[in-house]
Amino acid sequence: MGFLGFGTDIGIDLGTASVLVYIKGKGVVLKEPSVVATDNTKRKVLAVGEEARQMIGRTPGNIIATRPLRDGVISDYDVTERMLRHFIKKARGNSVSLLRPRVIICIPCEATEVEKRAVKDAALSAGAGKVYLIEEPVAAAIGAGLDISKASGSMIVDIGGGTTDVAVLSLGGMVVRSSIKIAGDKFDEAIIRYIRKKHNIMIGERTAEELKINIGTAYPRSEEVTMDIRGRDLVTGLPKNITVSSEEMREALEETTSAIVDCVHSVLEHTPPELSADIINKGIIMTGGGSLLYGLDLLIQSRTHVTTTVAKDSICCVAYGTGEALENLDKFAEMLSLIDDNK
Ligand SMILES: Nc1ncnc2c1ncn2[C@@H]1O[C@H](COP(=O)(O)OP(=O)(O)OP(=O)(O)O)[C@@H](O)[C@H]1O
Repeated sequence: MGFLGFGTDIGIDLGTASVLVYIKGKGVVLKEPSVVATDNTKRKVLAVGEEARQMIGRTPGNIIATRPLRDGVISDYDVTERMLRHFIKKARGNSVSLLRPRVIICIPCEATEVEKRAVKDAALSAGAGKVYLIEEPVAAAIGAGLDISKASGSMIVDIGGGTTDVAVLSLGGMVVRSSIKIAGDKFDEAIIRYIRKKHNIMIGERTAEELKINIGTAYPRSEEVTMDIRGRDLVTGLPKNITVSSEEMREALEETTSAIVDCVHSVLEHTPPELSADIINKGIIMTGGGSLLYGLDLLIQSRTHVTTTVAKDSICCVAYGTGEALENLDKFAEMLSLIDDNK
């Protein structure tokens, strides 16, 4: 069956940290933080995406900038729906079609039925016609260019903002998988805790993320790098500048990065031997923004003894994979779950 939406079909990577929207025939048309600013007194949405992100930690009492998805799942249904509606509308621009678009949404691999339903309902009320769900590791693998339709094992470690999904795929399905709620956000929280404990300085989420991206380290660097940051001195209550080193970041992140390695390890332990052999040949592929943390690939490689590489354009792999599934719905039908009781 052909597409009825005439180019309006949409793929969405609904992430904890960012939302990427893919339009059939056009590619990724939108990539914005999953943040919504609302006026609490009037229950009104003031800004969505990048504009709202700028407001985090800087809002007066009545305005709150929230991330409606936490730990990879919808924590605020109402706000998620409004955010989806905003992004779908923005991505479609002026394209006029009376037909409601078919939408493929990517969800974490261990999402519960309740969570799946919440995502589906949000998309439907945001204007979708039919909603298909694709599991994140499957989309990530397709987006990273792996041919998962063959009888050969591939391992994907997708580290996003809220969740790390680890899966071994073969013949289009997941043979072994595990998902933990430890990813980019937990790295930031660990940095905040470390700086507070070690330097007696309170820093915000954005500063912590900047530290992580600029000098964050999971594996010793050959040359140490440093960064100057500003926070609030917990003793005097005044702003204070300090210099933080990459080695301090490694210490701060040790526990969280180890949890990810343990997860990879346990999936490998539960992998049937034939597929393990394939993985040793092909190596482990990392996707998602969290995989860009310096040295995380080296840490996984050193602990598992399996070659580990970060996929090209790792932040976009899930969106690309979702897009590819959208372009070839027939081919990928078996890997998608169609929510078939659409109203
Ligand atoms: N260069 C970088 N180094 C380290 N971390 C990074 C880098 N760039 C982005 N990140 C982190 O990647 C995370 C976002 O990744 P991504 O966009 O893949 O997540 P998501 O798909 O929104 O989340 P999830 O899959 O958990 O729902 C954030 O925590 C962000 O801070």
